[in-house]
Amino acid sequence: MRARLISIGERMPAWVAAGVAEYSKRLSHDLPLDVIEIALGARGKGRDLARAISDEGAAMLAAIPKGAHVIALDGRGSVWSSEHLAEQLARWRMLGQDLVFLIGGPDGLAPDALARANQRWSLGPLTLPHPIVRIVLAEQLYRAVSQLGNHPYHRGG
Ligand SMILES: C[S@@+](CC[C@H](N)C(=O)[O-])C[C@H]1O[C@@H](n2cnc3c(N)ncnc32)[C@H](O)[C@@H]1O
Repeated sequence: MRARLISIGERMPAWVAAGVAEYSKRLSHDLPLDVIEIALGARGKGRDLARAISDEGAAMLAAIPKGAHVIALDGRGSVWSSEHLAEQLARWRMLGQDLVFLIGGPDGLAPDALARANQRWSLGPLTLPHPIVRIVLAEQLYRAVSQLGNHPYHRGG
């Protein structure tokens, strides 16, 4: 099983790229993680914001491999503890489908992208900037993989 992180916004600051790369490297054996960056839809004076969001959604949908199990990162989704995430990961492994995680841009995920999601996952009530969500997601996946493999990285809260 592979995982793909599809996120709005290109050319992240070096510290974001380094954080995601660190956890991707640690995940490479158990859950290889590809990162796909989608260009931010054009915003600004005279631009239609709904159009920008729907363009982002269309590009996201095009980047989802056929048959993937899709999880949208969404503040209105279900909140999972790290232990619950490890249980989710064990269930996802049983599905035998590749995983796709969607992270929206400054205006959130497009309705079409949310509609494609099989599950919605909230990291809690705080609204987090999307670059930080990338790092938290990669770290929590590594924590879940470690927990399932009885690796000492996860010691519980
Ligand atoms: C700056 S937030 C967008 C906020 C937007 N106003 C909204 O209501 O979705 C950018 C993206 O980061 C992710 N995100 C931010 N905070 C989150 C949280 N607490 N839980 C899950 N995902 C979150 C979501 O994918 C969101 O689309």
